[in-house]
Amino acid sequence: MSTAAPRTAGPDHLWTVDEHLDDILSTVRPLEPIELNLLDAQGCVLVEDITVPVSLPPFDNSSMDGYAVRVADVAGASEAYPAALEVVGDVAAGQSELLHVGPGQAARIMTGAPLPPGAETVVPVEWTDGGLGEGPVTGMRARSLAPEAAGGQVLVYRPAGAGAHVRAQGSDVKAGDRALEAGTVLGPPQISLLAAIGRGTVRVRPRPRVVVMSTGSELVQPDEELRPGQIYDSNSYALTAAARDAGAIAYRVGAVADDADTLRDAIEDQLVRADLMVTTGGVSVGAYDVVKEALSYAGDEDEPGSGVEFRRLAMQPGKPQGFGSIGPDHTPLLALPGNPVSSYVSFELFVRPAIRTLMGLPDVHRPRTRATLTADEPLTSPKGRRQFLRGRYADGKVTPVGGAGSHLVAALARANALIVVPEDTESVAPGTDVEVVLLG
Ligand SMILES: Nc1nc2c(c(=O)[nH]1)N[C@H]1C(S)=C(S)[C@@H](COP(=O)(O)OP(=O)(O)OC[C@H]3O[C@@H](n4cnc5c(N)ncnc54)[C@H](O)[C@@H]3O)O[C@H]1N2
Ligand code: MOO
Repeated sequence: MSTAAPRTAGPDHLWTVDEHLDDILSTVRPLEPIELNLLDAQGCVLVEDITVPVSLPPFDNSSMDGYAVRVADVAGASEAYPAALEVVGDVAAGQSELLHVGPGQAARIMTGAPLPPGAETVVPVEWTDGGLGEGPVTGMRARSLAPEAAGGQVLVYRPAGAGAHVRAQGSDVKAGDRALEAGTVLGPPQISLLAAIGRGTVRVRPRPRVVVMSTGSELVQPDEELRPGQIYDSNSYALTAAARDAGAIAYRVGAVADDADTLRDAIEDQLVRADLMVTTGGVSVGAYDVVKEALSYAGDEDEPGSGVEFRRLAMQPGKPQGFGSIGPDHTPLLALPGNPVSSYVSFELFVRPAIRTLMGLPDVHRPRTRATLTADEPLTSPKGRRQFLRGRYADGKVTPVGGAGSHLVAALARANALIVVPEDTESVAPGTDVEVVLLG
């Protein structure tokens, strides 16, 4: 059941973190599935059951480089009394024309090559003289250097039971078996299996296309010259990287000036390639808070629930937030605060789960754990707000890095966790057991 506050909650409603998250997750829907090439489907959720069309292995084949022989011919073989067999030829991997191995005969066989008719087992080359007559060898001579080794005689020094060193047809999966179920997230091993059974494309929910747009007339792009009053645009980089890390195809747009018309035009231009829009900055209460100004009335009056609503959350950092949908396709839009730490923390808590919901992934949230707070002095937190302090987690302990300031990007770069201080807690003593969000 959704605990989201109603959209009509009113401008004075102070939203809890959970209400805001529920509002987002109850609005965002998984993307429609499409057929993708195997490698493009990496990290995506499969929406079809996959049935094995052809058994793996498709035929009995050797697991060793050696000699394919009959069991009776090598029974009782030893170094003192080796079995001498006539070599009738080579069977290489990929070979379709097979030799026949009769009594007293052997075929030199390579790993992965089909077991020839008549043969019942494989003796590794190390158990033979390799055709040289000088005791056990460590390997075969290359065909190009010693073509005669595909004929002549081989001495076998050890017996082998039926089926030894043979990978039986269907011993991995059988035709008709279920290879993968709908809902599986495709990692490298699943992609390996799909390729192994001959599937070049699969039906999955695609990665969402996320446009990350920073706003602010003070922002300059990295490598450009910094003039008085200007700062570098770090949010568009941080959040584009975070969107990719969450599984999205992310496009960075930085930085749009603090002008409502310019911003509206920029968003309209980008909507065509967005399944989700993320903006940073301009959501607070200043005279130049342009995202709020440009988007507060962007809703379609005929569409209940459309438009972007700006709200205050009972959290720190990340108090001012906007959420809603825009454009003809009602593209979801999350407007995050401009302070770098606020935008990053907001991304982790709200945008990442939205991206993963669009992908249909089962786990949309970062993992959480409990840890013992290690600090020189108690942590302080504002009453009534859930605080997410940056921390360094290891071995069941977490240590704060930097303070609570939302501009502390250097400390953020050293953190690997967020320390959660609940709304009703104003002070946390060292040694206390605290909740931690692991940032991975
Ligand atoms: N009178 C009040 N002022 C503020 C309040 C408030 O309640 N009353 N809330 C504060 C909080 S909390 C936050 S968070 C910020 C949010 O402000 P905006 O979302 O409007 O963001 P800006 O004003 O555009 O920027 C804030 C800060 O961050 C820097 N910034 C912005 N974009 C980037 C970027 N892409 N890369 C790096 N740094 C960026 C910007 O220069 C400002 O320093 O409002 C508080 N004020
Ligand atoms: O909410 Mo602001 O994000 O505290 O810095």
